Amino acid sequence: MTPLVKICGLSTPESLDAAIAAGADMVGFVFFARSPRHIDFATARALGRRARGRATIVALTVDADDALLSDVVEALDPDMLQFHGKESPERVAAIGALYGRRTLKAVGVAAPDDLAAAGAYDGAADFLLIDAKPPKGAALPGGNGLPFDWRLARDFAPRRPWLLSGGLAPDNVAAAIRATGARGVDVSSGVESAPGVKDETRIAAFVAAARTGLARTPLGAK
Ligand SMILES: O=C(O)c1ccccc1NCC(=O)[C@H](O)[C@H](O)COP(=O)(O)O
Repeated sequence: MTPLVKICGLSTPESLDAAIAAGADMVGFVFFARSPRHIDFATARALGRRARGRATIVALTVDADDALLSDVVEALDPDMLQFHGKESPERVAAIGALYGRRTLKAVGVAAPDDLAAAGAYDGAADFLLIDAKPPKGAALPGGNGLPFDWRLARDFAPRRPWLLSGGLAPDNVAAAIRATGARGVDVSSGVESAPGVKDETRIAAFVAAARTGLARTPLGAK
């Protein structure tokens, strides 16, 4: 089964086009003011229109309140909402139902217990994203370019499909998929030349390399 590929933190038409041309299945946009990848609503509107029908459009927020979520949905019109904060399973399910969008819940992992906690979202979210837990004091809750020990995820087998992220790059993504059996992968820093600046050559290399990894788990139905 071909692994799904999500390129996250896109902020320009050029990088968006590069991700889609490379064959990315999902394109992610960050709404988090502290992030170098944060986009405003005018940019979101333009990029959402450009991506429509060419890839799954994903809006990433962090513990967003209802007002922000409404603005994000109105501007970007995403296919999927990604939650990268401490949103509860109930809130993830409620927001997905309210807006009629698929959901992707990120869970930070540094120890076996963290994966057990991720199980609480299996069913509440349509997809899970298993990411590296940010280091203490990190400015960002994700997008730090740091991997976790993939052996922790080797036997992770939720009912919902899950994506792997955290420190992935063109030179390690195929091994990561083989080691974990993730249904897909998500990357941001590993396809950048500087924080927030996507590198088109690295995007193409990442997607090509990910396609050589073989996902072991089937894509669950909603
Ligand atoms: O990218 C950000 O700036 C960001 C800010 C706040 C929450 C999450 C953020 N990014 C998450 C991602 O881009 C991915 O889902 C994933 O964590 C990959 O990150 P990386 O290790 O940089 O490839």
